[in-house]
Amino acid sequence: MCGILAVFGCIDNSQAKRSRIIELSTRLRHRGPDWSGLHCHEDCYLAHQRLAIVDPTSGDQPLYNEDKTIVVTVNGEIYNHKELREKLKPRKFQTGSDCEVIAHLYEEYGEDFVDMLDGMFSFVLLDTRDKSFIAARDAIGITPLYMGWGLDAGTHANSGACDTHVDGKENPQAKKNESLKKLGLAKEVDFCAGPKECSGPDPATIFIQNKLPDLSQTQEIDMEHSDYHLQIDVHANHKKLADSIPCAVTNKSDN
Ligand SMILES: NC(=O)CC[C@H](N)C(=O)O
Repeated sequence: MCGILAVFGCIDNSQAKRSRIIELSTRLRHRGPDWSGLHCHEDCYLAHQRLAIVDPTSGDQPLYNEDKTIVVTVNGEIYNHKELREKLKPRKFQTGSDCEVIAHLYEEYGEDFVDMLDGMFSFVLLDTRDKSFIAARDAIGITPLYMGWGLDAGTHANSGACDTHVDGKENPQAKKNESLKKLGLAKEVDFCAGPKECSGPDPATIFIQNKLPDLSQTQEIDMEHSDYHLQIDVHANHKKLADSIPCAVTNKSDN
């Protein structure tokens, strides 16, 4: 496991904010003791705490496409990365990391590339060209991914200060909230929560894409009443799996 943290669209992009992100990311250090990385692009931050597995010498994160316009921070392993690299030839890779393919695949195929991944993963990808981002998780949810919205108007995604499903008796929802609180997020929304009345297994929602609105005038995001647009979409190959899990998916764009 690694620790990932991404914060996008903060009103405040001061040095203090940067220090705060580093502090938050350090709280995930127990998930990855081998490397700490941070990429800042204007008011967007992607941080990584690495437990090095594939290519320990050069695979530190965040990772990039060739011209570094696409940035990605990943927890997990992409099992078919060699095959995907072949498909992407003649692109130049900067590392031997299994996760670097994610940035290149997005550039080549757009968001649909998620269905090409075989593995256990959660990642956040930022396209700096239009400041859109994708947060995605494997369909089974082997790796954790949580999202919340801060009072700083930032959108936060992280791999959690503690893991869910430690044992069957734990309440995963309670654990998620606890995890977000540990990260100091003032206002939390669990993006993958199913309908309130449903107490089924952990949902398999895996994909979020969001184009950041102009947040400069916004003090706080009110998900119910603002025009902040959030789209959650389950990708084709994962849909079958998601459908087989009762109450697995909340498609907020349908609400
Ligand atoms: N621990 C992880 O999540 C590993 C990330 C990545 N696959 C690496 O080897 O560095």
